[in-house]
Amino acid sequence: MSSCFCKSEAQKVKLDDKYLNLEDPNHPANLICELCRLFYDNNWVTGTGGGISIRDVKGANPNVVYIAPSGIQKERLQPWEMFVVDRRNEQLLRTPNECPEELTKKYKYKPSACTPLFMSCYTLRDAGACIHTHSQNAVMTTLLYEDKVEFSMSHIEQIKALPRLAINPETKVVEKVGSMDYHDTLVIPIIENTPYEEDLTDSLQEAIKNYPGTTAVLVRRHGIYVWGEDVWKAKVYNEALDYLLELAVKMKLAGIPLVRGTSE
Ligand SMILES: CSC[C@@H](O)[C@@H](O)C(=O)COP(=O)(O)O
Ligand SMILES: [Zn+2]
Repeated sequence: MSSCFCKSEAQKVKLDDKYLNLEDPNHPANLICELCRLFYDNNWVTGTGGGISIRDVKGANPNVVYIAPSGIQKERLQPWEMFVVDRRNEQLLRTPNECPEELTKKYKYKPSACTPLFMSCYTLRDAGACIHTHSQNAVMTTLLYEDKVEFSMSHIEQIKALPRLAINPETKVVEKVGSMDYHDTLVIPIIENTPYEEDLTDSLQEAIKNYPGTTAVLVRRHGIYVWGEDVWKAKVYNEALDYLLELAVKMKLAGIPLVRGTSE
């Protein structure tokens, strides 16, 4: 498995583009490609499902958001294929459709159908990156909790990898105030799936507002959205959650309660 970012095609064509930097492996457009390959190998973004968006938190303009195109095999993405959007007004700053035809092969790219959901995490939670996976652990959890609107779990060491979030009483903004403890109960809201991804936006926003302590939302029979302060935090939270959801499925099937001391 390669961990380098794809630059070959764009290099051959010689792109002069202020929203790309093929030499910097930490540039959001390159990281999206690298992480999608990693996620693909975990079965999280296969068959074009799922994806990741990154906000350029360390760049000159931290409102710049990178979004992959829709319906593309995520493990084959290239940096030049990214859309760039301004978080404040959702104005499109860059489209891959303006790249030379040698690259686009006349294919008309559309931004990911997850764009309004990613933007919700940026605006409501000031996220630095947002990951969407079709992880079977996430889907299976929502099936085992078919009649529930939230998932709970406690007393598992890996919970400590997740952030402790709280509303700042002055700014009213949700902030990270530390990490969760072993004794804490992890609670993740579950929203119902809709035929079109963008139609999930209202219920995702509602869940984000109703659960200030969460850094993820499960989507029934579909997958999960996970966000973090920056791309690396989002990656860690997604990995920790997927581990916990895999364990939860096994525990549930073995009849072991997920919240210690209860029958749940
Ligand atoms: C396999 S189709 C999946 C899509 O409908 C959607 O759920 C998804 O995760 C990815 O959407 P995309 O527009 O390709 O970024
Ligand atoms: Zn999806």
